[in-house]
Amino acid sequence: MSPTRVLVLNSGSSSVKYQLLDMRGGDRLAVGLVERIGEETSRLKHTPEGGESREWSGAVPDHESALKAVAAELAKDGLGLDSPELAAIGHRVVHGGRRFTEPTVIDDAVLAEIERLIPVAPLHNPANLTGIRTARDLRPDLPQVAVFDTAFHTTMPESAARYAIDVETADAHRIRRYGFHGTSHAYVSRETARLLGRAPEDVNVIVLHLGNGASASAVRGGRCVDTSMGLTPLEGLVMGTRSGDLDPAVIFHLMRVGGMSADEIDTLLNKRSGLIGLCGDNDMREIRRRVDAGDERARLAFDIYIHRLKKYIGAYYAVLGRVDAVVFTAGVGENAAAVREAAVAGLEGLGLAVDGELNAGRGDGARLVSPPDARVAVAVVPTDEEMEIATQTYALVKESGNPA
Ligand SMILES: Nc1ncnc2c1ncn2[C@@H]1O[C@H](COP(=O)(O)OP(=O)(O)O)[C@@H](O)[C@H]1O
Ligand SMILES: CC(=O)OP(=O)(O)O
Ligand SMILES: [Mg+2]
Repeated sequence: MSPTRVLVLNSGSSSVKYQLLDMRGGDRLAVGLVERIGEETSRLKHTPEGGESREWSGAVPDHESALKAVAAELAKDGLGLDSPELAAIGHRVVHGGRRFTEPTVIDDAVLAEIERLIPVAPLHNPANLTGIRTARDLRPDLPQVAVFDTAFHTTMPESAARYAIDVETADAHRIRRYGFHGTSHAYVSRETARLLGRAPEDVNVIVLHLGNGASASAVRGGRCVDTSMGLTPLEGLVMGTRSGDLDPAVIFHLMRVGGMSADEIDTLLNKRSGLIGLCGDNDMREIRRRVDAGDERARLAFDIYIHRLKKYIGAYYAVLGRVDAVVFTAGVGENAAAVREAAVAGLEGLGLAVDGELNAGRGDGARLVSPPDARVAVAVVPTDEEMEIATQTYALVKESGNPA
């Protein structure tokens, strides 16, 4: 029988999230995470299906070591990378530029293109590449598939994708808005249609993916028509450590008057801005604790975060014209009731409201948090980038008759 398992690797700048899935029934055979890679004490957490989690702390100096540690953990459960049941390895790749609009089997040319895109995804693409190269070394015979964050956004019209700068200069440097978190926006918008009991072609949705990185998208009938991230994952919403939107002249000012280099400003805007720059914390749980304790800096950081979010809800309402649902997803969106409540507060005129009890309640799956008679649904839909990547990876290797 053909192999049916897919290992999914989501390599971030300092972490690797992974899942081993059996595509026959959709079982998660193992899930895990290596975090704080490159720091003194990294942490690995591995949970086999139906078993106890195992945790381990120690130095994991780089992504290659991280992946080898993951392979060793999987092997302890008899799920090692040498298993003949493994059909493919699916990789999240953050930047696919304009070339990659679909999941793609990775060969040397694909690797070279992902490498060429490093300058526009400096936090992400290098980690993705190391993940791919290490996985290839461990199983050279297996198809490795890249699933791109940018793919879902390639349907954006030119009016949304282009910046209003000189066209020749923009084209010469491939400057345009690409958008990210697309696998999540695609999955969540589809699941929202299912929650509403309607076909994806019939619904217009605003998706708010609020994790450490955060982005909003406007999805009309299943196709993305606008999104808040741009050339790189820096534009748009206020994030854990990234500024999101700002006047580009801030950068010239910091160079000319502040004496900072381009690299220093890059680090400032990507790693020392957003919530952490505003109040010293990037974890929304800690920020809410501080707000509840009367901390003014945390309050201001929260208010700035919410103000930006509200502006994007309004903007995408206008872009879509008719909105059927506003959907919250990812770590903050799924868990922070206070963020959802504040983001739609005062938007009753747009038909948006949350029901206090439903919003404060917990639940595992997709759920509505708006009042039953609401004109526009407000929903929480847990994202599942790993399952989506596995599904796309498996479909591609089956279609190309390529399972090992
Ligand atoms: N119970 C919670 N309440 C509020 N925020 C939460 C909660 N759980 C997680 N978060 C937030 O989710 C963030 C991580 O989200 P996640 O989607 O996992 O991000 P990423 O994939 O970018 O690492 C954390 O920084 C934290 O702020
Ligand atoms: C593209 C991006 O911002 O990803 P993440 O949220 O994983 O950092
Ligand atoms: Mg994420």
